[in-house]
Amino acid sequence: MTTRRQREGEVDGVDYFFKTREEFESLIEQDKFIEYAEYVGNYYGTPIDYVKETMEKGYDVFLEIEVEGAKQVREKFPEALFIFLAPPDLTQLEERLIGRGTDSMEVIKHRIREAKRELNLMNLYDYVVINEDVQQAKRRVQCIVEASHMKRARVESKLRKLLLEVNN
Ligand SMILES: Nc1nc2c(ncn2[C@@H]2O[C@H](COP(=O)(O)OP(=O)(O)O)[C@@H](O)[C@H]2O)c(=O)[nH]1
Ligand SMILES: Nc1ncnc2c1ncn2[C@@H]1O[C@H](COP(=O)(O)OP(=O)(O)O)[C@@H](O)[C@H]1O
Repeated sequence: MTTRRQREGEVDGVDYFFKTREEFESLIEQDKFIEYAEYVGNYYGTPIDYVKETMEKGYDVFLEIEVEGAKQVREKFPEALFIFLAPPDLTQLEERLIGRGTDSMEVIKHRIREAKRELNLMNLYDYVVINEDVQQAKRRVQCIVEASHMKRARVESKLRKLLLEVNN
């Protein structure tokens, strides 16, 4: 959910739920977010209900969020998996943001300042994927998520019956 202006081609309810600042602040007061943060002048937040419903269906829920929000998620869900997506370098990040053609030079500068701040907070994350090539980055994220499904604690909880048999 965000108060950012909807970009051309973005679909409300798909890319984001687009809200006014008033609507967003009212949802904050009603405690409707797992996390929220202000990023480059706009609110961004993850609605609790949407995440709960998706998890109950058995899906992995991905939050593609900035660092302040990630810190809040870590407080609430320490068992979650945190992957830091890093740009190959700041020049490429700037070129990509300019190439996207959606932001003013002022906003792009602000986003680069934020990126520098976030790079200094990488130590809060479990994994880092350098985003050189999109397909390669996608494969790496998939590998990390797949491996996380095989963490001992997660597998043990599925093997309860077998482990009971072993000990009887
Ligand atoms: N905390 C938080 N950050 C978010 C959320 N959604 C998106 N963001 C982050 O906000 C930043 C800006 O997002 P956006 O304006 O869509 O830019 P884009 O990612 O460059 O297309 C990015 O770092 C997103 O990861 C959210 O629900 N919560
Ligand atoms: N690996 C990549 N190769 C080329 N362009 C990319 C790559 N990753 C992202 N981009 C482009 O860079 C721009 C900003 O990417 P995005 O991930 O939205 O950045 P941020 O979340 O830091 O604002 C977008 O236009 C996106 O298509």
